[in-house]
Amino acid sequence: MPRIEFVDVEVTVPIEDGDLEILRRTSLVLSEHRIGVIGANGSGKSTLARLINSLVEPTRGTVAVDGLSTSRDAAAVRRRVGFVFTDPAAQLVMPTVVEDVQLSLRRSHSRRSERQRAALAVLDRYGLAALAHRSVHTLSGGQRQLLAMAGVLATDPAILVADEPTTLLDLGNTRMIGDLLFSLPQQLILLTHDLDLARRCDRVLVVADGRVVFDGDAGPAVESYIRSVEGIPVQDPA
Ligand SMILES: Nc1ncnc2c1ncn2[C@@H]1O[C@H](COP(=O)(O)OP(=O)(O)OP(=O)(O)O)[C@@H](O)[C@H]1O
Repeated sequence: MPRIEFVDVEVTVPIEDGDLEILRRTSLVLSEHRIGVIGANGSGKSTLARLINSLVEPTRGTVAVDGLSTSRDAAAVRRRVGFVFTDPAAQLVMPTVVEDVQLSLRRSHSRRSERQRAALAVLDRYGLAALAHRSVHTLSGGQRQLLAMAGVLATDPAILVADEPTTLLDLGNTRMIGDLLFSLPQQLILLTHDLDLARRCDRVLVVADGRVVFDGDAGPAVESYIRSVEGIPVQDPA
């Protein structure tokens, strides 16, 4: 598995009356296959995830992916790390389904005809072949999320970071996307409010108020999050 390393990472953002610390000093090594990240809205999960492919830069400290610095080697890091957003509209930019996957393949396939063939093969792999020439605007929410994920996976990243990929989906589509995520060979960093999905991870980080307050096996991590929501003090795993 890849190795993601945070060393003394802090993120602050300027606000009207000074700086706001949105990620407090964090050191972590992430090398398990499936890592869940759970926590309340605004706790800092997305900030943590966006540091992995340098969508957010650390204010202090360093983040490295297989030894590549997300600050100095951002382009190489982005080739290793695929990112799926909550709202697929953020990444579906082409008019039709097949064109959208072709856009992802522009680096790996320079010839147009090869690119189209490869894009159709990707759509076939994810059960989207029948929709190849449809406008992306006519797809259902589940189909759109599946297409966004297919576009990212088409580039064969070593790591997939998925930021609440099922939040906008109904139960059936949540299961479909969840099953896909957990069938992938890639390392998965899964931010989710779906505690059933979190329970399937090998390791879960619980984030609260800009820090990782629990880091361990999925069952105890989910329990600690539920207890914190219910107002019972979070217990340290150690
Ligand atoms: N560029 C920014 N400027 C000011 N505040 C920011 C900025 N980016 C994030 N924040 C704040 O930092 C906090 C953490 O945000 P983040 O998006 O990481 O939370 P999250 O846990 O992913 O939340 P959600 O579950 O709602 O997506 C929030 O209070 C957010 O408003």
